[in-house]
Amino acid sequence: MLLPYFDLWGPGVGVVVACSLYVLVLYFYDSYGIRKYPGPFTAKFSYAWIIWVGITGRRSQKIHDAHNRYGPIIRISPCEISFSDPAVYPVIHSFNSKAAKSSFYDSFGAIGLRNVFTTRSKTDHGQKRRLLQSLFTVQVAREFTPRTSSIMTRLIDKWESRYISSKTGFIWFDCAPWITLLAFDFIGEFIFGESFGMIESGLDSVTVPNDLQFPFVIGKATDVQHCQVQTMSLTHLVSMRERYNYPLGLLPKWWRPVGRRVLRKEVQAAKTFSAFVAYRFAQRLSTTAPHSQDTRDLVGRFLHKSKVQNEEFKPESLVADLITILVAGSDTTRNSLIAALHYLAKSQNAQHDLQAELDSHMISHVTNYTDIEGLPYLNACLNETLRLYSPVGIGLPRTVPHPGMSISGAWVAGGTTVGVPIYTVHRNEALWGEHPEEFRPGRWLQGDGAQGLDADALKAFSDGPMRCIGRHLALAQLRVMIASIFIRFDVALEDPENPLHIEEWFVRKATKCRIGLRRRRALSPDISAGIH
Ligand code: HEM
Repeated sequence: MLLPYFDLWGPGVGVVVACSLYVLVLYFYDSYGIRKYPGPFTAKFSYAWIIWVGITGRRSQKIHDAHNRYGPIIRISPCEISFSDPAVYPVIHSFNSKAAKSSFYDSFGAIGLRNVFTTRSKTDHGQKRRLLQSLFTVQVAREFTPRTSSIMTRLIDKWESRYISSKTGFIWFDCAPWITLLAFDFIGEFIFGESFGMIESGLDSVTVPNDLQFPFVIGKATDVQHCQVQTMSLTHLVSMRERYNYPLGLLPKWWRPVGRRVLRKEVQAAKTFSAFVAYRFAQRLSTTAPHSQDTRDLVGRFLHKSKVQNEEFKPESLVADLITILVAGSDTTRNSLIAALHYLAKSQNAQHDLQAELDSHMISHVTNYTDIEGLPYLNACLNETLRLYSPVGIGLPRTVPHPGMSISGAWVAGGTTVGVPIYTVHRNEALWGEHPEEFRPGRWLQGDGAQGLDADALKAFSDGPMRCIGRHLALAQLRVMIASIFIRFDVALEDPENPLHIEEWFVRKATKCRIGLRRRRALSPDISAGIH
């Protein structure tokens, strides 16, 4: 009887000794010399803490709490330190490389191709970004607003027909699923020149090819009609993709093969999502030959630009970028708009001030973007939403160049991963004034003792050469979306005491937001007459 017992003891003790040695080596080896910095105990010798905070869905909040507890420079993994000082933000975002060790930039891409987001070195990234950047100018964003406006009208008509049954009471519903459809329709229109028709159908279904090898045979775009397809939920595909990319990005490189085995379903969904984007791309090409002058959408503008600049057109590379643009451009906007609705519904004073501003400009319907682009209170509400909510809240990891440098008074060795959490910067009292945790659009305006804030202090879109490429587009569409809703409706929260429920992966996601809508009665007769 004792024999099998002792048989298990041997390997068991071996595993414990090996793990202890591994921990001790990591602790004492300390190749980046960062053991001296305070932080959660397990982060000194393992990735356990950062993985744990990552999977709690509250990473930004927990790192913020750790800064409050341990100080402005903390160690959050054996190779990463986090700074809370906002002055460090521009310093580290001028570095040449996005970080590779235990980082999102290295785990992305079920299709094995780097895109503009996952390309890490500044030189390669610059090359990739050069052409794309010219397709995301302020001008492009402005020109696109009539189409955002018309998608908004579709959503508002749906809400009117479903939820506005009386002129007096509020009708309560969860706006989050609708705003998901809106964000997908918008990005479909922007990239492929036509929306996915989701608001119309009330469903988030898309057509996906059965053969996942298909995307990389884009040369056969003309065969797209003969492709076997099935219908799937785009929300499901996007969230499964993130459930693969995000946890994998938390793991050190050598653990990732294990992660891929565990997350088989998620890997499959990520591949299916890539196939879906390639399929839509092939459909789009089948209507317009490459290198034509059709610039109605991002694909068309890309083809046109690459022809003008004499760049070689690599379909796989463009599809890899479209995959990231589709996700980056829908998820962030969705969550920002839900947050704006939540905060403005909660702060009825702010909502009245916004409506008063819209009314005073006799805006009845957003037909002309220039009517709203410069409205101070609308912009203050938008900035305050992006500050307080900030769809990306983490410290985006960057690698310190060799041999190292002094950052915020601390010597940091070359190769160390560093980050400044956006969530924490956006709650810095010295920067934003009193009660940074409260939604107060007034802090962005001058007058009544307020100085007015500098929009550059806002890091929602990050900073430096790798900052968000879609920021002009995002700001323009959010202005149109917020104005369109508050011109038309009074908005209230079903339970004003409940905070917005957020689940954080790479992006902080608002999981639900129950609001009430009431058609506005306070509109002046002139404005009411303009509403149809
Ligand atoms: C409120 C809306 C948005 C927010 C808060 C936001 C935020 C961000 C942030 C923080 C980054 C930097 C990531 C990093 O350095 O690792 C980023 C990058 C990026 N964003 Fe956005 N984004 C928004 C909307 C959009 C839109 C509408 C698009 C496109 C349609 C877009 C496309 C991209 C792309 C392609 C990158 C990668 C840029 C690069 O690495 O050069 N984003 N975004």
